[in-house]
Amino acid sequence: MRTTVTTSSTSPGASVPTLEDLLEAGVAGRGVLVRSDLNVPLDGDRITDPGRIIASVPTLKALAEAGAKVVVTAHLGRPKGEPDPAFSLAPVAARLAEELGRNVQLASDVVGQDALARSEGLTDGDVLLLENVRFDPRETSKDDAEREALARALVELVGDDGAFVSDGFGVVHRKQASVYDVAKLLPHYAGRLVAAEVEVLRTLTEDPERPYAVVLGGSKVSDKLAVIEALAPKVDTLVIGGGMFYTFLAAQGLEVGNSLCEESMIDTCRELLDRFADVIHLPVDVTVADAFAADADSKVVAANAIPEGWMGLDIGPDSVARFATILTGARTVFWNGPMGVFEFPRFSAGTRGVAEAIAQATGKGGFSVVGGGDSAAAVRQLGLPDSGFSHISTGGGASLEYLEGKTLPGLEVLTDGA
Ligand SMILES: Nc1ncnc2c1ncn2[C@@H]1O[C@H](COP(=O)(O)OP(=O)(O)O)[C@@H](O)[C@H]1O
Ligand SMILES: O=C(OP(=O)(O)O)[C@H](O)COP(=O)(O)O
Repeated sequence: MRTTVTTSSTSPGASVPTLEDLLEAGVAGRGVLVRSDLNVPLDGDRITDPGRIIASVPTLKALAEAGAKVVVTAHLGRPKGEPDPAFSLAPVAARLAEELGRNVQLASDVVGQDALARSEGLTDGDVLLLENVRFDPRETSKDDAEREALARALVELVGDDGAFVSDGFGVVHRKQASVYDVAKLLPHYAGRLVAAEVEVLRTLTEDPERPYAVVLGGSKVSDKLAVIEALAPKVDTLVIGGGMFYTFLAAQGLEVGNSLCEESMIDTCRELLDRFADVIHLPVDVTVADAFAADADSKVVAANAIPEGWMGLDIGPDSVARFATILTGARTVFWNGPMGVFEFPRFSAGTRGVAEAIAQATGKGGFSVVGGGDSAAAVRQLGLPDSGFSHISTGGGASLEYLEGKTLPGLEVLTDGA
């Protein structure tokens, strides 16, 4: 069942083979490499939100039940291209086993001796999770040959008649070995999660009902600032909070104290403020802290009066009120990135306020999507009902780049036939 998957919001739909095609062809006894996004938030080795693991289950379960020898590759966080126990997928393997209701082996390496030996020992319906693929520096290398070498090693684990299923929606914007290069070497298919996510985002790009508001926050500042230029002309309102905000403050020559700030993007932010003054809405007040800690001293200050030595960890109440007015009146909302460090209750009010305003817009018949590992986690952690949003996406950066109109490498590579 080839499906028309729109690989970017500006290119026409392309025919992409899906998991259903692979299942129809039969996978019993066949090695299938699956790229999942299992990048869940952790507190030590406790998973604080298993959303991405749960979202990966339908594809993995279908393959295992159909008798495939399933080899899963995934990343966790941003380790420095070498093994680091703090970024081990061990807690994820245990949780995945629970969710799948079947044993999940964890290889202690990515494509090394243990991965090879375990993959050779797989029987029909077995699931093997490889250790964090970003422990191998070739995964994120800019050098095509290096990435291809890792891809070849991954392919070896599923044998000559293997197949590749791309199901890590949160990483399809990354041109990385396990996302992009492997698809060039194996018959490839879009997994159930990828197909479903793209379908929802497509509806957001096709003549969204106005007013259309995008809310940006979070901490991946340089990644997401790059998206604003392309997104701003497409929307009526761009609300900016979270860690994204302070580079905009610095661009206005204001004090940011110890807040997150991307020095190299200050000029870009200044230009964005000049060009899109009528679209961009920034916080007017912030909650600052004297340390990055749950029990830090904190106070609300005007955004233009951050004391030296303090850091902004949330947007303030006046900002929430202003943003809520804008958002409750919107007919289409996309939100990526928490408004503050919601993991610390004292700095979660901004994220809660914005989430509640979006939920109100949804309740009035608006269409809303929240995207991103931490944003989705925030919605659940703050006890907000899933029903407040039309769709909760597993991908933040991936969704944003899709909405921006970029061609996503991990989707594009699936279109050239299996
Ligand atoms: N003002 C801030 N300073 C530092 N970190 C922040 C700030 N606001 C939000 N964050 C952090 O941003 C993280 C999420 O960012 P990001 O990965 O960009 O979002 P998502 O996973 O939803 O795409 C959260 O862990 C949150 O604590
Ligand atoms: O967490 C993720 O993206 P998101 O924070 O944009 O939702 C994905 O797992 C991608 O991770 P990356 O941004 O380190 O490539």
